[in-house]
Amino acid sequence: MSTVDRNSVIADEQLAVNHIYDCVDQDQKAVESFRSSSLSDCPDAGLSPHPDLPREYGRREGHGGHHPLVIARIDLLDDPDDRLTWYIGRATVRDRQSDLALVKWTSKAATAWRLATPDQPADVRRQRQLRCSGSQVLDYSDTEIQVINASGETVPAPAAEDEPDLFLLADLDLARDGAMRDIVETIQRHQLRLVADERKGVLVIQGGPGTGKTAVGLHRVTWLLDNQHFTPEQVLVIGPHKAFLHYVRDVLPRLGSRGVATVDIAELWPGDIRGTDPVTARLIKSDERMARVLHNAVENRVRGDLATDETFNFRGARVEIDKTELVRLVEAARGAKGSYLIRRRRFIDTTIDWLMTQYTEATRVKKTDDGIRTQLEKTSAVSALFNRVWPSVSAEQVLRHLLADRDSLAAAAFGVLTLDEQATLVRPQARRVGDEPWSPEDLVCLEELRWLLTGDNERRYQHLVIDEAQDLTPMQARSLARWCPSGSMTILGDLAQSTGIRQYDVWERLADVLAAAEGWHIAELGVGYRVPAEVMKFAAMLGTKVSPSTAIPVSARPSSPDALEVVAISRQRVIAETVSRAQRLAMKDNDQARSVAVLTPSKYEFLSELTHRITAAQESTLPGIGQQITVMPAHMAKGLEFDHVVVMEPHLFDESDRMGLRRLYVALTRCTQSLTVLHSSPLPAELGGPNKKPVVNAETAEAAPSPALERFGDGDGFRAALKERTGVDRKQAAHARLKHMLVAELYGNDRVPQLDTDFADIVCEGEDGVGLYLISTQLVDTYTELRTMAPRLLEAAWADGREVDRLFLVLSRQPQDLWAVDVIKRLYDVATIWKTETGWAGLSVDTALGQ
Ligand SMILES: Nc1ncnc2c1ncn2[C@@H]1O[C@H](COP(=O)(O)OP(=O)(O)OP(=O)(O)O)[C@@H](O)[C@H]1O
Repeated sequence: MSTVDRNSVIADEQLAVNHIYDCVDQDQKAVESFRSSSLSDCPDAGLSPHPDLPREYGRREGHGGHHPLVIARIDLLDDPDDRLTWYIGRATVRDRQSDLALVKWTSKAATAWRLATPDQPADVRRQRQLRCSGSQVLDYSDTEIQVINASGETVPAPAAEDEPDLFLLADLDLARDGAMRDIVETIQRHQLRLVADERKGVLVIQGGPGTGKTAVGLHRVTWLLDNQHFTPEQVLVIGPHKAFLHYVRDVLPRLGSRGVATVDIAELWPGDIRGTDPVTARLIKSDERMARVLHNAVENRVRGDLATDETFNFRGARVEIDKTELVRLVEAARGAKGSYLIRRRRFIDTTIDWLMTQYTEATRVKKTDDGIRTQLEKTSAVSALFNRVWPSVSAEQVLRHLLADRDSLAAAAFGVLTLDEQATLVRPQARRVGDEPWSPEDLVCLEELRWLLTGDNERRYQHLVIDEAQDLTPMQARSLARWCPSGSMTILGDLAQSTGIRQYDVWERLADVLAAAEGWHIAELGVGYRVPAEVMKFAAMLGTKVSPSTAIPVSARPSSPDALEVVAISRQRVIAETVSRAQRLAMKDNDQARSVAVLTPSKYEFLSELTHRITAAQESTLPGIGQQITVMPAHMAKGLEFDHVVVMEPHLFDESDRMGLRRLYVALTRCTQSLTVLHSSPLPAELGGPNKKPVVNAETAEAAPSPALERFGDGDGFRAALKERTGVDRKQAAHARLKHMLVAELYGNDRVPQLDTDFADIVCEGEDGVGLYLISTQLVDTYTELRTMAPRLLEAAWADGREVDRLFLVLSRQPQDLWAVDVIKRLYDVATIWKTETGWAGLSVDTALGQ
C-alpha cells in the first residue's frame, strides 16, 4: 500500500477515534453538569460514566499524555447487529443513542475477535491493530483473517509471512521505570487465550523468565472480574515479596480493576517471626508429612488412658461415672466428625448428659435446665476431669510442646518421620508461649493446627492468583487450598526459577495439593518478552541444568550485539569496576531514563560497601539522572525487571546447591536491554567456565547416532539393544523436559502414567486401553525421518510384551512434512503428537493426553 493510502487510512481511523473521545467527553460533561446542579453533598459513587477507565486513558492529547483509549478495530463478515466494524479499547463507551462506540477488551466478543485466526475465523474479516499516542492515531497494522476469492467465496486468508510485530517490539523497547505496565495493546494470542481461559479448577501457567506470566495473571484477574466470574473481594493476588507488589501495584487499577487485595506471601500467615530454623528442620516442617505429625499431635492430646472412676458431689447429691463409661464417651467423641474442639464439646456434652441422668435419679428432680448443666460442667472436679482427658489447647501450646518434648514428638511422628528427622525438630522450650522463637515454617504449622483445633479457616476466597508459585512449600499449599475451597486458582511460575526451600521437577506435587474437585491443568508460555536473545542464550545451559523439565523461552526481541558483556576482573577491582559500569549504564541512553540494577550473590560480604559507594557516586556524578541504580541480592529481584543489569561474582552463587544456581539464573534473566557479568573467579561451567564435569551440549548430543542394531543372536539380544538405545535417548535434558510436560498433562487428566519402562518412555493405561509413548527430541521433520522413527514404537511394543492398544510418537515440535503424519498412522498405526507454544497438537492428541 502506498504512503498516500496509508495516510488516508490513518486519517479515517483518526476520525473514528475522535468520535469515541467525543462520546467520552459528552458523558463527562453530562456527569459534571449533573453534579453542579445537585446538592453539594451529593455522593460521587456511581456517577462516573466510565468507572473502569482510569483518567489518563480517557483524556485527549495535551491532557492525558500518550496512554491510548482505543487499541484495535475489527471488521466482520457478518454480524447479527448488522454492524461490520467495531472498535476495541480499554473501556466500554456508548454514543448519544446508547449504541456501543467502543467495546472493552475484556468483553467476550472482543476476546473472540482478537483470538480469531484464519483457521478459526469467528466471522472476523480483518484485525487492525491501532498504534495511538493518547487520542492521536500514529499507525496501524492489519491481519487478514478471511478473504473473498476470485469466485466470490469467503476463504481463510493465506498464512502471513512470519514478520516481527513492530508494535510489540516498540513496546518492549520502552524504558522500564520500576513499575509494571499493562499489555492490553500488544497482548499476544497465546497470552490472551490464557487470560480468558474459563476452565474450572487450577490453571498452572508455566513459563520461563519474561514470558509474561505475571502480566497474564493480572490481566486474567480483570478479565474474570469484568465477566462476572468473581467480585474484587473474592480474589486475592499473592506475590513473592514487597518489592514485587510495589512493582505491579499500578497494573490492576490501570486495567480498571480496583478493590482486589494483593499480599506478600511472607505476610499471609499471621504471627511474629522471631526465629529461623536450620535448613534440615525447615525441609521437614514444610513437608506434607508434617500435616500428619500435627494431626497426630492434636489427637494425642486426648487422653482416654487418664480416665478413672469418678465420683462428684453436686448440689448435695453424689454422681458417679465409671472408667468404662468414660472411655466409651471419649471414644465416641473421638470417632465423630469435626475439629478437635468441636469433638471436645461433644465429649463434654455427652458426659454431662450422663452425669445429669445420675443426678436426676439420685435427687428425683424431674426437670433440669441449662443453668444446672453449666453449673455441673464448671464444678472444679468435673472441669478438671475434662481438662485432663480432653484438654482445651491452643495451636501455640500444641506446637511448643511437640517441638520440645521428645516423647510427644516420637508419638506423633511414629511411622511418619525417621528418628533422625525427629531429632532435627527438637528444640528447647522458651520460658513462655509468647517467647517461642517461631520461624516462618512454624507460622504455617500454627495455621494448620488452628484449623485442626477449630475447623475454621481464617480467610476465604473464591479465586487465588499466586505468582512465583514454584516457591510454595507443600504445607503452604495446603493452607492456601483451605482458604480457597472452590479450587479456582491461577498459578504462575517457573520451576527453573524455584529458589524456595522445596524444589520441584514437575508441577503435579504442588498442583495436586492446591486443586479441589475440579482438578488442575497446565499451560506453558514459551516466548520471552523481556530478555534479549543473546542473554537468554548465555543463561540457557544454566536454566536447563537447574530444571531439565522446563523449556528455555525463545526471545521475541531482536538480536543486539551490545546485549551481553562478560568481564573477568581482579578481585581487588570488582567493586570499583561495578560502580563505574553501573554509572556508565545509567547515563548510557541519556534521553531515556533507563533503570539499572546491580545484583549480588545472596550473602555478599561487600553488599553494604557497594551500596554505599554507588549511592555516593550517584550523588556526586549523576545529579540529573532521575533513575536510581538499585543494588540488591539477586533473590530480591525475583519477578522484577530492569533495563540494564550487572551481575556480580557468579561463582559466589553457591554452585554446590541447586538453589544457588537457580538464584543465579533469576539474576541473569532480569534485564530488558543489557547484561554485564563481572567475575573475579572462573565462571560456573554452565556459563562457559571450565568444565568440572563434561558438559553435554543438548543440541549436538541429541543428534548423536544410536547404537547399531543390526545383528542379534536372539530376541533377548535385540531387546537388550533396544533397552540400551532407549536409555541413551533419555540422557538428553530436552528429552526429560518433554517427557515431564507430557506426564504433567496425563496426571492433570487423572491418568497415572508409568515412566521409563525398559523400552518405552511412558506407558499409560486408561479405560480406553494401554498407550505406549516414545519421545524423540531429534529433528523429525520429513516423511523419511518419521518413517525411520515409527517402527521403533512397534519394536518397543513387541519387546514390552504387553497388549498395547495405541502407539504415540512424541516430538518437540511439529514435523515439517505435516502430511506425512497421516501416512505414518496408516502405515504403522503410530499417532504422532508434538509440543506447541501453548500445549500439544497432532493426531489423536486428545487420546494421547488422556482427555
Ligand atoms: N504481549 C506483550 N506485550 C508487551 N510486553 C509484554 C508482553 N508480554 C510480556 N511483556 C513484557 O515482558 C516483561 C516480562 O513480563 P512478566 O514480568 O509478566 O514475565 P514473567 O514471566 O512473570 O517473568 P519472570 O518469571 O521472570 O518473573 C514485562 O515487561 C511485560 O510487560
